[in-house]
Amino acid sequence: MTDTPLSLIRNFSIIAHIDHGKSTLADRLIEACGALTAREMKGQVLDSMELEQERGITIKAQTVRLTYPAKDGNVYVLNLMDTPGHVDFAYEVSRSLAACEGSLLVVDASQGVEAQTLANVYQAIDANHEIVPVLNKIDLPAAEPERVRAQIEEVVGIPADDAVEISAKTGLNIEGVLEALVQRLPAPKGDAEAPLQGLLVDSWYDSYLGVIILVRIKEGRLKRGDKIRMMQTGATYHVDQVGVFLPKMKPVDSLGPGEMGYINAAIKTVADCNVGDTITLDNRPAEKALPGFKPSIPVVWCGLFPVDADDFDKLRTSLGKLRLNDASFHFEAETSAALGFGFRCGFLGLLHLEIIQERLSREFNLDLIATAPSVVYKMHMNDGSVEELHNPADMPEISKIDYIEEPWIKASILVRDEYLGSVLTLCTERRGVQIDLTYVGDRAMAVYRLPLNEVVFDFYDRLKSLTRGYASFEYQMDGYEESDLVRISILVNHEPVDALSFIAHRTVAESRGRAICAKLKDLIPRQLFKIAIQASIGSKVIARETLGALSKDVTAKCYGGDISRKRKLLEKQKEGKKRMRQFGKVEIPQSAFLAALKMD
Ligand SMILES: Nc1nc2c(ncn2[C@@H]2O[C@H](COP(=O)(O)OP(=O)(O)OP(=O)(O)O)[C@@H](O)[C@H]2O)c(=O)[nH]1
Repeated sequence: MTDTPLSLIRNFSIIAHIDHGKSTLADRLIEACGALTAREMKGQVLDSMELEQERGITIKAQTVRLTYPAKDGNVYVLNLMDTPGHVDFAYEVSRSLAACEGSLLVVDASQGVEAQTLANVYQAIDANHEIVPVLNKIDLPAAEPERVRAQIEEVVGIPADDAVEISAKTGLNIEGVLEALVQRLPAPKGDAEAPLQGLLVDSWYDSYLGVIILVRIKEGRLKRGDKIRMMQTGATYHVDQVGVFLPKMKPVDSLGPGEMGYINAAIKTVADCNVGDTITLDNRPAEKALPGFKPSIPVVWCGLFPVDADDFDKLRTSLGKLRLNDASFHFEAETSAALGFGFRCGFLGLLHLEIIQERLSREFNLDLIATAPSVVYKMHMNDGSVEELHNPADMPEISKIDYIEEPWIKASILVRDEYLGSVLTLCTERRGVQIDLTYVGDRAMAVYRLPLNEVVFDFYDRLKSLTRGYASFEYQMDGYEESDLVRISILVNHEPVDALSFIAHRTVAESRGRAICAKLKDLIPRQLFKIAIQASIGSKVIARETLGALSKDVTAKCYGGDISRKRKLLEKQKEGKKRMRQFGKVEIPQSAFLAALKMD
């Protein structure tokens, strides 16, 4: 099976807007090619992560090898790369695309083209893909294949005459998709005799096998027992196993050009497996590395601290494993006066941040405190140097800073006309600048420039609630600009709580400071003394709340009562304390940190 002629191989990915049916179609293709029995098709096989299934979104790119006996009498090998649809994972989309020659563009025939459809299809065009449009959900009464076909031609700008009409749900015309794949996508190119060039597409940690690498062979052949070399890092390994995903792992003797599969090589060092690196043979290396992927640049950072300080090492190991599984995620050690030892972590966006946090708590059983998400600012210092600021707590003295720049994004929001007014208001409130406003059928496409800082907190949530979930939002980074930014510190009982400090535009500093103080007043339990909760810029207090004192001792009412009851009460109080953080004389519950930072 490893000696499939190149002309009989097709490598493809499926791109689509969220919920247009990509995973359902992938399942149908797997089923139609007999890779799994119906009983094995438990739910959607490509969305294997527990979290993913719960949220119904695809996080990690995965691959599966299918065998398809086509109408022309040949048996084809079809390698399917699953790609995530959400904007936060655009980087994973681009690396999946680099491993394939073509894409199926799935569009929900009852919804039409969405913002994310466009973003993904442009990436596929950039990757020189042949694109086959697929109109899904034509079983729905609301499906309008003709209208959507015209829309694809008009908006996306690719021919859609021969778009394949299907229902992934009922299985209608799945064969049409398979035939289109073999007839319309180009076969991969490559020379089995050339020096090995394999693209490291992905790598992750398997608890039985250790590090697994997903590779796309471009030139040459890779066999079990070979000594491979990573061209970027120079690290070498003996290959214990090569294999393919059917989608279960199946060892094979070798992988040739055009093929996709996995390598297991007892790799210990996570840092040696850079996604985008070229794998070659140690004794006959390729002259040049393959073009890699654009490095992923985290745009949102936040601090993660273990609730229990003893979990610090466990947190470090868990982050290391996640990083292997997700090259777009970054972390570095950090210390906070308020929260102790932890890590500053970089994410591609807010959803990415949320998912990593949830995975840490579920898969690694870690109890964490997260600080407010922050973007990366550029500090132009008086001495001419430029410093990147990932953490508001590290902001240098204001007298040393010449000026500060903040990142901007260009966002496209596609929304039904009736919600347009509220969306425009939201964008204006967030310092947005309108660039364009056009119509795509019955929906408006608003293009705005926005400071990323205004988007990281709760923009998605606000957008969703304003439009009842009917808006689609897509953005790309759009450079840095000078801005009048200040750091707001939060003081509890006159002690600064570094984990709560944040950076905002001067015009909104006061109202945000006031909102946080008011929230903290409700979140911090009363103590035996009065507590001032303040927001300040430098030494200037811009907002203040006072939390009244608690007069009674909790055990007071037990006086004269039985001693064991009193002890129980004290024990209970101690339990509660474990989940508190001490700031000077004041204890702040862990739950207060995130809650205080969520804007309303
Ligand atoms: N009626 C109908 N529903 C479909 C069809 N295909 C998919 N669906 C439904 O549409 C919803 C989304 O399908 P998914 O396959 O999870 O969509 P996806 O594009 O993979 O979504 P992400 O993984 O979140 O990007 C599910 O509830 C499917 O059951 C179809 O052909 N007809």
